[in-house]
Amino acid sequence: MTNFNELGISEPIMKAIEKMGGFEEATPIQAQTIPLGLEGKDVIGQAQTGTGKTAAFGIPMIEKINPQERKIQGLIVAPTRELAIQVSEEIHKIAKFKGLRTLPVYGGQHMERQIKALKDGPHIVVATPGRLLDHLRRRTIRVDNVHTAVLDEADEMLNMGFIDDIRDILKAIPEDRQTLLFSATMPKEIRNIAATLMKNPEEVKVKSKEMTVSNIDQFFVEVHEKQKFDTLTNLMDIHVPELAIIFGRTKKRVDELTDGLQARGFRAEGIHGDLTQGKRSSVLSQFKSGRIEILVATDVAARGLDISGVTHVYNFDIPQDPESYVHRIGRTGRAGKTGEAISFITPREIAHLHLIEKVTNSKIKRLTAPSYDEAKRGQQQLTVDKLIKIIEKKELQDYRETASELLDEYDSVTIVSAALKMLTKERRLTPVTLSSVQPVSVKKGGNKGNNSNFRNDKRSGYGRKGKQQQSGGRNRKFQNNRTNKGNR
Ligand SMILES: Nc1ncnc2c1ncn2[C@@H]1O[C@H](COP(=O)(O)OP(=O)(O)OP(=O)(O)O)[C@@H](O)[C@H]1O
Ligand SMILES: [Mg+2]
Repeated sequence: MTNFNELGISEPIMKAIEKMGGFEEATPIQAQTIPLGLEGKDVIGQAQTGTGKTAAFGIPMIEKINPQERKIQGLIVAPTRELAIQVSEEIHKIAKFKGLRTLPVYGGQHMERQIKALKDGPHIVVATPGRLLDHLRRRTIRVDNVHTAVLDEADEMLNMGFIDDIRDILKAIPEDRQTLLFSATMPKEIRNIAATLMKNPEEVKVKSKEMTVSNIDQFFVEVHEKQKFDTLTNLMDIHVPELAIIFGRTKKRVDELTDGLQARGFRAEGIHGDLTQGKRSSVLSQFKSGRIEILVATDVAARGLDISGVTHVYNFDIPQDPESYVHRIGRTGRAGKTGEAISFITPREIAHLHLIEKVTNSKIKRLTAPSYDEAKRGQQQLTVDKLIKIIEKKELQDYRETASELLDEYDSVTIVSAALKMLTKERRLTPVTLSSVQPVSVKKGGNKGNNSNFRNDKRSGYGRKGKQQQSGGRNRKFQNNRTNKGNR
């Protein structure tokens, strides 16, 4: 265990960390990489989801920034808009007492407003690659004073979809910069690419048996495609998540699932790359505040998002890549909390499930699909719990007389049943049919059909539709790479 005050952190940042609540000691990735970062070393940092990588790269970057110099000195690149906003907020909190300005810069925001904010002289910019490149080309951003560059979700940023953009971005930054790359996953071939962009990087990998966090209980349900939706709602009636994220493979899938869940009375909203930024932001803030209980998402929400209260992650469709599985389920079980991840596997996808287990070195336990009757019991149990709470409060004096009168007329089981029925939110059984999808499979030499669907959706999920079309060829190459890797 390492205390933050053993890491050579300055007073204003220590003060901020103390105020952040729950930061009693440094996590292993923080303890191991902050000193290296402070020494000015290039670092590739890999540690499980939810273990505080943001502060691990944020603290050394903030330490190096001169508040008097109103120029961009630190640049963080993240793959999605929501993540850029979140990282910017976390950095802002850590840098507060040093008086630094942090600005998120991402697609879907008014260009003019962004240009104005950039002119205000932020010290740190957290950007998505596409919008950052736009600014670089228009010369509305200056990165020639950047001394620290970070790629958050580095393996994703150095993947086929983003690598060219990242190379262009890094080329614009002075070569004597410090470069920090962080992610929960770092496939070997990506690490090799990473090394070409850095100077003698120190590789820090927080050792653990599994790639996934041990406080996430992992399950799978074997279920036919057509039964998936009913199984999902039955499971949720039993699990009663505080907040849940459901991942679907495509945007269309997310839309259909959201409609279906709403039809059955769940407070659900969808998020994917075809929605306006206004809608994306409002859905996410409603989810964070608990106004909606279920977020249905494409992989646009798979990486980095830190939302407290997410108790369950459902992979309605199993992801193609084991890495994607790791990031998706990592939206729960963060900062020491527990969580559950449940993946739906059609009979033809069992081999793919075993591949994920093997690559991530984790055990995914079988769960039997519950029946509708079991789901009903789950809902009633909720009501029973509420009733018991009221009984234990012992404030029933005002009701006793009426209760005895009722008991003269009806038997007690009938009366309690009626009370339970009145208090139970009975699930609407609206029939829901989703468009059919192909199963994910592990095949030699590529998996073009559904994987390209998945990838394209994911790319546009990042809000760069224009480029998506141009990069079709590269995407195909990418799939082959990935599938071959999967067979290793
Ligand atoms: N030392 C610490 N003690 C307690 N909580 C911490 C500590 N460091 C970070 N946290 C909190 O833990 C949560 C997860 O941190 P963060 O989002 O940086 O994880 P991550 O490793 O980047 O995860 P991912 O791989 O999913 O991006 C955040 O809410 C953060 O504020
Ligand atoms: Mg992160």
